[in-house]
Amino acid sequence: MAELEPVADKAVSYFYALLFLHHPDLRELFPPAMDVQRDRLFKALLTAARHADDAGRLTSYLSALGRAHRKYGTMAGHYPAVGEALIGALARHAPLTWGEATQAAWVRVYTVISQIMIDAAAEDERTSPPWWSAEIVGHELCGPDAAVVTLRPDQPYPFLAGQYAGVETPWWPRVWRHYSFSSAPRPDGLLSFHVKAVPAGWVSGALVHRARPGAVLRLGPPTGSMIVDHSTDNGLLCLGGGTGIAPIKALVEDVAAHGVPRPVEVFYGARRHGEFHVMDALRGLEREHPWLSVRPLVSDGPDRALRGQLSTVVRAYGPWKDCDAYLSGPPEMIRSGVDTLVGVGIPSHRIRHDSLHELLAVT
Ligand SMILES: NC(=O)C1=CN([C@@H]2O[C@H](COP(=O)(O)OP(=O)(O)OC[C@H]3O[C@@H](n4cnc5c(N)ncnc54)[C@H](O)[C@@H]3O)[C@@H](O)[C@H]2O)C=CC1
Repeated sequence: MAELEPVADKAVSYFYALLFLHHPDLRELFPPAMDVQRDRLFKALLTAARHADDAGRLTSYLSALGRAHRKYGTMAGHYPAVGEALIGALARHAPLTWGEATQAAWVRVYTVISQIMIDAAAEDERTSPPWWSAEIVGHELCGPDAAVVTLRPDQPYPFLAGQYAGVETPWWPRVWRHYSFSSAPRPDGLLSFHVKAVPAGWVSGALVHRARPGAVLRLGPPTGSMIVDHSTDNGLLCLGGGTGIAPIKALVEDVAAHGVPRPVEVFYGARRHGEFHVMDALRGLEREHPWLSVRPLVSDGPDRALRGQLSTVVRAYGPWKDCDAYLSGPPEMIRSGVDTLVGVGIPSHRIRHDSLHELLAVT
């Protein structure tokens, strides 16, 4: 991997060239533009390699990946073709380390990787569809570039507050992006996402500016482990930046629904005062539940609310060391937030956030 990393782009391009040359029928499973896809493949390989000696984590990572691939139309029979192209690309782009033994090791590793993914997909097939169709039943603009999109899935969609899902729109077929649910599961079965249109973001732009009630999206299975641990009554420290507040609001609703009061402190960062899109909902929850406290933080420009970057401000409060911590927002906020929280004494196994690799592909 060390030899490949500096030439990852070339190796991944070569991998797809080999794959589509020998199996042109597989091209239609992939999006028209391959930029994000290319990045994802290498990140997935890196993650698998990093956990190679930790069978538990490797299996749970690859099983989730195998289940998630069902929505792309991936079949067990596709894996050998991918394996051949992968070995071909590695052999060409890691000439210094490549040899008979390395090749044998990679064949062995790829066989294990693909078998775990195939088995998880087969197991999942017994209980879940590969994707859910979901009709847009509500579309509310909040500001010039953000919207709350409410969906009615065509069949029950079991998920937990704090999770996210892949979303495909009719406007960009085969382009999937991840969004966190902005509410805990509701009795009426509706789901909602809080989406911000980011520059050059195909899916987010379409969801904010083109989507209207009546349009039908596809949803992948619920994913993510940023969920409330109901086995303890530890307090919760939640940091939400921008639209990253969506799953935090869902977590608060989950604590409220569970009915066991425990302190929940939410720090909600936005660049400007007008960008606190879910503040009304959080203030409503705060009025109902004395265990909840929400602090807005404006990071840019003059304002009367608390100012500054989330992680810096959090340090000024506390103590937090006995809390379970949840972070959701821009990857940089998560990185610096984790450092801060570890610094104030919260053990890292009690700090939860979504995978930064997945977040970086949220456009
Ligand atoms: N599950 C998750 O973790 C979710 C993450 N997101 C991510 O959240 C981001 C939301 O984008 P916007 O609304 O445009 O947010 P933004 O870029 O406007 O930032 C919102 C706030 O986050 C904090 N922040 C930003 N950069 C920071 C840094 N370097 N260090 C410390 N704090 C920082 C500041 O308080 C800022 O006001 C996207 O990157 C999206 O991918 C969105 C939804 C769910």
